[in-house]
This record gives sequence, structure tokens and C-alpha cells, in this order.
Amino acid sequence: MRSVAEHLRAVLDTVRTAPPVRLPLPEALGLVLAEDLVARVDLPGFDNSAMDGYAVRAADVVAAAAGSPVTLPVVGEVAAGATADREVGPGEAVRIMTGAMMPPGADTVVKVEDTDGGTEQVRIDASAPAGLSVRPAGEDVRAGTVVLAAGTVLDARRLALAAATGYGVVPVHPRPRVAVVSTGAELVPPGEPLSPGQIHDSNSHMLAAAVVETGCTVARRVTVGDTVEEVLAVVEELAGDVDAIVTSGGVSMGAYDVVKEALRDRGVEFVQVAMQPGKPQGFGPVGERGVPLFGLPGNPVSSYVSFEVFVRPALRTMMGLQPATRPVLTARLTQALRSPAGRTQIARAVATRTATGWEADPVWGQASHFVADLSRANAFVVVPPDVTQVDAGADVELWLLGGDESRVG
Ligand SMILES: Nc1nc2c(c(=O)[nH]1)N[C@H]1C(S)=C(S)[C@@H](COP(=O)(O)OP(=O)(O)OC[C@H]3O[C@@H](n4cnc5c(N)ncnc54)[C@H](O)[C@@H]3O)O[C@H]1N2
Ligand code: MOO
Repeated sequence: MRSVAEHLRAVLDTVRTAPPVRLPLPEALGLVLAEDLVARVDLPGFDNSAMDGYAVRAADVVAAAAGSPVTLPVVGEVAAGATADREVGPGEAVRIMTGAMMPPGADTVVKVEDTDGGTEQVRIDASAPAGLSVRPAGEDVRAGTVVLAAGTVLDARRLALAAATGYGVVPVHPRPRVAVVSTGAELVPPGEPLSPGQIHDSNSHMLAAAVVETGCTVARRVTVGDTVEEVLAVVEELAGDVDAIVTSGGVSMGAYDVVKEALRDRGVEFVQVAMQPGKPQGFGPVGERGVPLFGLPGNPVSSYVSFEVFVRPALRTMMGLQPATRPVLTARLTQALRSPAGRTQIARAVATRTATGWEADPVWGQASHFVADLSRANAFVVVPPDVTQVDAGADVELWLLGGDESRVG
């Protein structure tokens, strides 16, 4: 059997980061910048007011104070977006709004709260030293400097910087378009009635959601029956269209393990990985473009764990991200855990941060068909192959899965 690390290496050695494309900002969230972004403008772009108030000359209000105000004529107004073309001469004031350009001649802003708010003339009750409430051009960013380096992941804050410095379109590694294929004659779409022996297809929904959580696009979600012809036809079609294919089911030893039967002579390798769950794994390039295909086991928990351990790092690599994704912590196990000899166990657990560190409470159902217990978990406890028993209270390796902390029950 292959170790988890060996199989992951085989996967990561095959996948490649997609060549850059130019995408509009709304499509770039979570993507990796492929080139440095150089500021196209200064930030702020011009001297402007930080307050709603009056642009004046500091020398004219130096004596202003409560009880001894200074009154100045208001000779104009400048709103945000307008050009400040009226010079503020000695002894004059111009009404100004936050973000509006400082008019020539003025060197300070008195905020409206320190005045009577007048429109013809204004009574000023406080002094304002030169530069007060003025945001100088280029104070934040100078045009021509690198503001975001290639390799940066675009989040909300960085998208703001790209937008502010003049980029509506950015060079990024694109989101892989992924197809998710459920295989099995027993599968019925959720919501439809079940005949004896049938089950609802949950894997395609789980895997499609996991693809989206990884930052990729689900290009297709397909369910196919248990014939080699059907599987081949679907895979061939998808291989001409998408960037990666994730199948579930049909990879073990049964009479109808069609994914394996259909693809093993077509470049996909089917191996046993020394892990539980997730022992049977298929992986390899398909079609003329060598699209990576992941043949995951059908048991829902096995499928999910396989996605986390192999598919997510591969998709992230294709996006130019670091493959390792989940925070790895040390946690105290709340109950003893048995683990099979010679296999890495990826147990599902509820992780909680306590006053004395992280605690991991393994979910009750550790078999690979327990969908409900999988849904309760927010972490994996990873037990190495040479460990067969971990006692309550022992420290274990914990992978914190993403997601909302709110939970039912
Ligand atoms: N004789 C052996 N039998 C099995 C072995 C083995 O080594 N020898 N390995 C077991 C292990 S471990 C796993 S994991 C599974 C993998 O099975 P397959 O990938 O071939 O998956 P299927 O047989 O198609 O289905 C397994 C199980 O999962 C359910 N399933 C499948 N697809 C879905 C879906 N889309 N949504 C919900 N549930 C799904 C399916 O009904 C089966 O119950 O093989 C073991 N057997
Ligand atoms: O290895 Mo299977 O994936 O346990 O359930």
C-alpha cells in the first residue's frame, strides 16, 4: 500500500498551476495574483478634506476660540468629485465636504462642529493648525510603486487596494472548472422517492460544495449508472471541457466497480492508500489535455476525507495557492481512539478551544457511511500508521476544517 504522503506527492507532481488570465475584480476573489500590481495613481490622488467643514488659511483662524470667534465670508463650496477652482484668499472660507479637493490657497479645514455652519459667512469657534483635517496626495500610496506582489491571494482588503489604485481587471491564475461525477445505479436525486435498494445521491452535492469551498467552479455535476460505457462516455466528454474531474464510487473490488474498470487502462492509476477511510483511490490524467481525474471511493465519509487530503491540495496547486490548507494544531483527545495498524487514521472530531488549549472529541460514528456524524465534525484527528491506540488525554494532531462554528444539538 502507498502511504498518504506518497499518494499526495504523486498527485501534486502531476498537477500544474494554470496559466494566468485577466479577470474583472468581481471574479477575482480568492485567486492568486500572477503579476505585481503597480499603483496607477497616487492614494489619495489629490490633497483633500478629511472632514465636512470649511477650508481656510490657518493664519486666519489662529485666534479663534469659544467666546472669541472669528467670522469669515464663505466665498464658495466644494463637494467630493468637484474641481476646487476658487482660490481661498486671505480672510476667506470655502465650504468643503469630506473627500473634496482642497481649494488652492487653503491649508487647513475647520470641521463644521467648530462653526455655526453658515453659508454666507461662517463663525469659527476653534483654531485649526495648518494641515489639520487635510489628507495629502500620495500619503498612502505613490503611483508607480508595487502595491500587491505576484503570489498575493486576493481577499476583500486586497481587492480594495487593487480597485483604489486603478485596476478593474487583474492578472490571476483562474479558478479551475471542476466536474463532479457520482456513479452508481442505486443513486436517486435528493427529493425524489426511493425504491427498495436505492439511496439519495449525497456525494455529488457534498463534493460540489467542497469544490466551491476550495474556490473553484463546479462546471458540471453528473450522475451515471453502473456501466463502463456510461462512465467512459461521460469522462470523455468532460475531459474535453473541464480542468479536473472528481468521481465518487466504483473504485473498490465489487462486480460493478465501473470507474476502475473503465479507466484503469486509460492512464488512471488505481491504488490502495494506507489510510482509513479512503483506502481505494484512483488518480491520473484523462483525455487529450491530460485532465486530472480523481476516482474517490463511494462511501460518503471516505469521499469527503479523500477530497480534503488529495483533491483540495491539488486544486489549490492549480490555482497557484499553497497546497496545505488547514491549520494543523495539537489537541487533547477527550476519549480513547483505536486506529488500524499500518494505516493513517483520519478520525472525525469536534474541536473546541478551551482555556487550556484545543480539545478534540471524536464523533461517535467513525465508520465510512456515517454522514450525520461527519456533519457534526469540524476537524480531523490524524493518527499515524504505527499507532493503534490513543488514550484519552493524549495530544493528537488536529486539522481544523473551515466552516461556521454554529452547530445543531
Ligand atoms: N471486498 C471488498 N469490498 C470493499 C473494499 C475492499 O477492499 N474489498 N473496500 C471498501 C472500502 S474501504 C470502500 S471505501 C468502499 C469503496 O467503494 P466504491 O468506491 O467502489 O464505492 P461503491 O461501491 O460504489 O459505493 C460504496 C458505498 O457508498 C455509497 N455511495 C456511493 N455513491 C454514493 C453517492 N453518490 N451518494 C451517497 N452514497 C454513495 C454506496 O451506496 C455504497 O454504500 O468499498 C468497500 N468495499
Ligand atoms: O477505506 Mo474505505 O474508504 O474505509 O471506507
